[in-house]
Amino acid sequence: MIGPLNHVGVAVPDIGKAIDFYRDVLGATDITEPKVLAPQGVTYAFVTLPSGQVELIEPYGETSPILKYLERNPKGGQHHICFEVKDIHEAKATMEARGMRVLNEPRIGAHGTLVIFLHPGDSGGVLIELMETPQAEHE
Ligand SMILES: CC[C@H](C(=O)O)C(=O)SCCNC(=O)CCNC(=O)[C@H](O)C(C)(C)COP(=O)(O)OP(=O)(O)OC[C@H]1O[C@@H](n2cnc3c(N)ncnc32)[C@H](O)[C@@H]1OP(=O)(O)O
Ligand SMILES: [Co+2]
Repeated sequence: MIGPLNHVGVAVPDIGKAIDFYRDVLGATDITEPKVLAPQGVTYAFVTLPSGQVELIEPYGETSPILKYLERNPKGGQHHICFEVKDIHEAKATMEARGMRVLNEPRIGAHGTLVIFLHPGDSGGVLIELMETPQAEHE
């Protein structure tokens, strides 16, 4: 069911400093400007590499789902991994049928397609995001 590993999510307390690190220390050259995704409570930026992306995420707003994570990990850390699926609704039904707690109804993620998250308690302690492959890549 899962397709390509689309991105590794990294929670950061300061997305500007994180971008500086990826650019100036690690030499990444393809980094987007930070963008707010208010409904998901994050400011995000993508570091695009030949093999995939690192998604830098900083909390946005008082109810951001990553606030508690950063309270536990003030320096930030590896937060989630995201796999692509062909059909998010089918994936959600399959995950539920297999006993996974799906944390949300499909909603628009940073790549503009529908995403869901699985409870890390059911997936070996790793927060997994499933995102529908962008249409253009289906054709
Ligand atoms: C969608 C935009 C963008 C994109 O790619 O398109 C993103 O990816 S944004 C990513 C941010 N959004 C989310 O993470 C949404 C889903 N996350 C959640 O609903 C919560 O973060 C949740 C439920 C996973 C954890 O919430 P919270 O930390 O408030 O709850 P607890 O403190 O009670 O934690 C419960 C349990 O889970 C463990 N935990 C929490 N976060 C993580 C994590 N990132 N990776 C692994 N495990 C995690 C936590 O330690 C607790 O474990 P326990 O054994 O019960 O103590
Ligand atoms: Co993500």
